Amino acid sequence: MTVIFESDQPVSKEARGSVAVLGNFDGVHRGHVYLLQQLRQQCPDLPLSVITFEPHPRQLFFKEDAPFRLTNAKERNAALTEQGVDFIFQINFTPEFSSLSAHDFVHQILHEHLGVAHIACGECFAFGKGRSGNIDYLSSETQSLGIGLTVVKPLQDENGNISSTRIRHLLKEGQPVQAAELLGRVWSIQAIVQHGDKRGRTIGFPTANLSLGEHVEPKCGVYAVKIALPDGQIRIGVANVGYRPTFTQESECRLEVHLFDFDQDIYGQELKVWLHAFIRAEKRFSGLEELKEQIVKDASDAKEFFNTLK
Ligand SMILES: Cc1cc2nc3c(=O)[nH]c(=O)nc-3n(C[C@H](O)[C@H](O)[C@H](O)COP(=O)(O)O)c2cc1C
Ligand SMILES: Nc1ncnc2c1ncn2[C@@H]1O[C@H](COP(=O)(O)OP(=O)(O)O)[C@@H](O)[C@H]1O
Repeated sequence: MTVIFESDQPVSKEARGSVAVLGNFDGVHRGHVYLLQQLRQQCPDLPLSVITFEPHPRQLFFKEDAPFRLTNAKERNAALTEQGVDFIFQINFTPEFSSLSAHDFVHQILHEHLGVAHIACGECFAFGKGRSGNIDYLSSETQSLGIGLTVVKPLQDENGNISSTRIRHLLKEGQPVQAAELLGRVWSIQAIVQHGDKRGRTIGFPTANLSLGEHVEPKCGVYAVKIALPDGQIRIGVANVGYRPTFTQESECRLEVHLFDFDQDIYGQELKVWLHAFIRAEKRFSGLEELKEQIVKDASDAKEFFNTLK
């Protein structure tokens, strides 16, 4: 079982002396998994830990930017748990923390607070105030403290490095299948079902409405989806991501999910929704009837997609 430590929590004795992998781990994609595997192989006798930051540093430095995350903290930690990481050190990325010097980060955080035995990061990792701590600096400091260091080359495919940025682009372009290849699993969002305009049920397609929260906005349109309910049931359905231009040009992008062969009140429940395939772009219809006709077709396309998967 993975144990999570936040900044202000004391680190237990068992969690000291780990091999710690540093990074944001947004998405916990194939490149991240590769990095973890390398370190597990290299230091099989040490507990494996991840040192990560919350919020994502970009969320602090570029507050006005649109949401961009592949995984929020909960989803990232769940994905790391699935990888068998022993400890997650989740550092509260505050303005104070961001102004810590590279020297203090290594001495106070890595050495004194976390007591790491060995650290690892990707080639282009930089840290400390103004990103002043680079790999050369890390190498000389860790050596003087007796901490091991491994720098891992990024995992690549024929189009370059596997990266969170590439996966975000693929989702924004409506390519969930290609995104899943880099991620190593189908991309999903976990969120609580909210109340909407109560219009869905009047056209025979009730939709569970989810806010995207911190997540990147995938291409607006219709997707074939799988849904996990809190009781563990997995269902299939069809979903719309977007602003519903037929009714109003609303300001919030929503993920609206219609579950097939399902008729229960699930307001307030947490769903996990996997975006399996992109079906079509969102558009403005002349009215409810025209929209309904199209949704009937979308539902049939989504069912067809899952049938061909079998
Ligand atoms: C499969 C599917 C496709 C949809 N496509 C569109 C669309 O292209 N344009 C649009 O304005 N709304 C679209 N919608 C959104 C509907 O407008 C929305 O679900 C409906 O208004 C119900 O909203 P409510 O859940 O707030 O009651 C789609 C919904 C579903 C389930
Ligand atoms: N097959 C289904 N798919 C999605 N939600 C359903 C389904 N059957 C019942 N529901 C319930 O109906 C609600 C959606 O109905 P809808 O009329 O679209 O209202 P709202 O605008 O509040 O989302 C969901 O939040 C859920 O509680």
